[in-house]
Amino acid sequence: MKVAKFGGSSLSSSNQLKKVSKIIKNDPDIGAVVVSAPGRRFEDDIKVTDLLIALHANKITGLPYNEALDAILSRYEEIITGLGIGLEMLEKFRETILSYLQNITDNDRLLDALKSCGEDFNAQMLAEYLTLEGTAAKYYSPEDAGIYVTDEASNAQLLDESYDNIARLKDSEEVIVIPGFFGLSKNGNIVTFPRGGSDISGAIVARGLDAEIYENYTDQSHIYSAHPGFIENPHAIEELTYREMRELSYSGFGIFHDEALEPLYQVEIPVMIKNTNEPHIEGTKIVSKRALLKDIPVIGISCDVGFTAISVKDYLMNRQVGYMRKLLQIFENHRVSVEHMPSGIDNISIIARSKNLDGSKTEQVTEDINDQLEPEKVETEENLALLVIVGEGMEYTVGLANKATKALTENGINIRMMNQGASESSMVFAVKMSDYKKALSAVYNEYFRNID
Ligand SMILES: Nc1ncnc2c1ncn2[C@@H]1O[C@H](COP(=O)(O)OP(=O)(O)O)[C@@H](O)[C@H]1O
Ligand SMILES: N[C@@H](CC(=O)OP(=O)(O)O)C(=O)O
Repeated sequence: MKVAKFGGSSLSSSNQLKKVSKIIKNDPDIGAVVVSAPGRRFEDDIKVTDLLIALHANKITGLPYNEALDAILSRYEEIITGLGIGLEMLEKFRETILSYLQNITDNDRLLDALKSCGEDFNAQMLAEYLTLEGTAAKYYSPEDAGIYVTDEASNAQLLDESYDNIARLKDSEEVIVIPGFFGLSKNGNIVTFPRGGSDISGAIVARGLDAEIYENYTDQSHIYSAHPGFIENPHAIEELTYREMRELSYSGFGIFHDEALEPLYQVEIPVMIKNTNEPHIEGTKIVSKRALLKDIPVIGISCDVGFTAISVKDYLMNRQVGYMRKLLQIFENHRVSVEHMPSGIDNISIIARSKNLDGSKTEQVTEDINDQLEPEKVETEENLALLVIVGEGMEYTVGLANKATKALTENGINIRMMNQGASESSMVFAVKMSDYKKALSAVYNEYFRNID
């Protein structure tokens, strides 16, 4: 049995839902479907999730929200009329949103409840349309399916018992349709996963139902070795590993959520990335072990912007027992998570996302380092981009780091820092944010020029 997840780009309009219905109808192996909220129909369009967030912002600041509500409902109206479903469903959706606005008094809880509507309404419409089209289908809310999560608003984590609950749906005669992106906490709150989290819901359902494969439908036929928005005609990946995908999605490959691999890798359910607009193309497979490790040692290069490095220099740092612990404790005290730590014998740089060092946190951290460690120098560099070169074949191949440094140097790009992951499946280069497109293109050409 397959579980198929359809992303926002696959469900942005009635025409897209028709394509989705056809895919499900043509593949009797698809036993369960997880859906996102309607995404963008064209470049400057707004995702329904963002419209719901805007509605929430108006409500909590006391501004009128009717226009925002109409913008949301008009997206569903187009889908409902385009699919020929009864308009009573639209009224039901309006009432659901209004009841959340009227009854939920906690702002964070209200935000999650409103965000959940995006996926919840899509699932109800799709189940109805599939049935109209002759494919027996049934809508299950996360509560019906037993998807229980922790109670931290907008940051749900699955409670393991959910897998057993979902497993009870295994023998369903109808195609199961579940909204992605949220679960229910034991306190009865609707709690969403982080943004892009429908991929996580799809993975959870695939694991609960013990699927043979998790198909993830989007608007691309493959995962490419570099973001197709930055590199023209990038290499299409046939197969990559869970570990490679996690590194790449964490650092910029937004096509699949990095947290969606966790439910899958232990039970080795493969993921197939497929295109709703070209479903006949096989797509890219994510598996535990891949072929061609030696022929294609590097599988992808991602790039992520918005980092800050705080660098500490202290003569004989290496001799001072407990130095790193004290330094990291300072970051922990300020609740700043650390992304990378390139180091030498007398210096270390701590790289963090700039958004986590908001307000005056950089100054506070620097002050604490100076007070507690009394180093020679503490310096901050903002506006950095990280280029992450990923491939499990790197450990078998000599000279790969050299390729990247050569490409960057030949293109006049200053390498601000570099770091090789302990696993030898990734290398990270920090460059100035203003250089990142040039850097990505230079490094991409070096590794993939001769691979079709
Ligand atoms: N390496 C990559 N290969 C393919 N697409 C990528 C890559 N990195 C980023 N993307 C982007 O991911 C997008 C698909 O993800 P997303 O917008 O979340 O889709 P969906 O709406 O289907 O969930 C693509 O349109 C593309 O711009
Ligand atoms: N709709 C949610 C969750 C999601 O996964 O969406 P998408 O499939 O469009 O990435 C969001 O926009 O974050």
